[in-house]
Amino acid sequence: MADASKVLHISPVIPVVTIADPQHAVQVARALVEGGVGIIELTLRTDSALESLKRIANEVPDILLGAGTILTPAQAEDAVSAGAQFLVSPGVTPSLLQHMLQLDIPVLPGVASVGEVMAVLEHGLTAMKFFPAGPAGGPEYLAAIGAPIPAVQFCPTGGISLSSAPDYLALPNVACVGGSWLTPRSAIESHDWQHIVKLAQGAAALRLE
Ligand SMILES: O=C(O)C(=O)C[C@H](O)[C@H](O)COP(=O)(O)O
Repeated sequence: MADASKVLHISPVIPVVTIADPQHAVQVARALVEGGVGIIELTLRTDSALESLKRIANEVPDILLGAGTILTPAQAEDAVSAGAQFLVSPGVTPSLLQHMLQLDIPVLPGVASVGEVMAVLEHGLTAMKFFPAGPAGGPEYLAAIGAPIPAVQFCPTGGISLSSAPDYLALPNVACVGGSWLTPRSAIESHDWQHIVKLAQGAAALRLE
């Protein structure tokens, strides 16, 4: 149940979305769905993120709703209570991972080293977020990890764009990528939902493994 492998195959891109005003949350989620992206990772970087999660959970049932930036067990619990259907963390600690695994929803833990990959694998999880993908080594690093550890599927995130995504998606151990480029702050603040629809369409057209 905790393994997030299925989550990685919804869309070639998981949009990593930060929303400052919960009044925008539903429209952002609907624009992503309209553009063909049926998944969202909403970061817990703003004070009102839980309210945004609740609104999307209640009003956009056709999007798979994830909570990102999970740093503590309390945040993980709050996100699940608000309606999150999967959890994403930028990195892992033994206690955070242990706690998230008890919550009975898919968990996508962040890793950036071979030792971290092995530690998460010990818990039976084969789907992981590779973060921060660009600075941590990019496609070359993931290709190298794939040789000794082919069982793990990654969602690289951090520094990826529409133009660099194909380099990652071409790898056999990359199921999808994550990125914030689908929902620019300027588009959200100016209520330019059609721009988000177009960016989502571009992302959805990337090859899905
Ligand atoms: O907030 C989190 O939990 C994160 O892990 C960070 C995000 O995934 C990256 O900030 C997205 O990276 P960009 O696409 O380069 O903007």
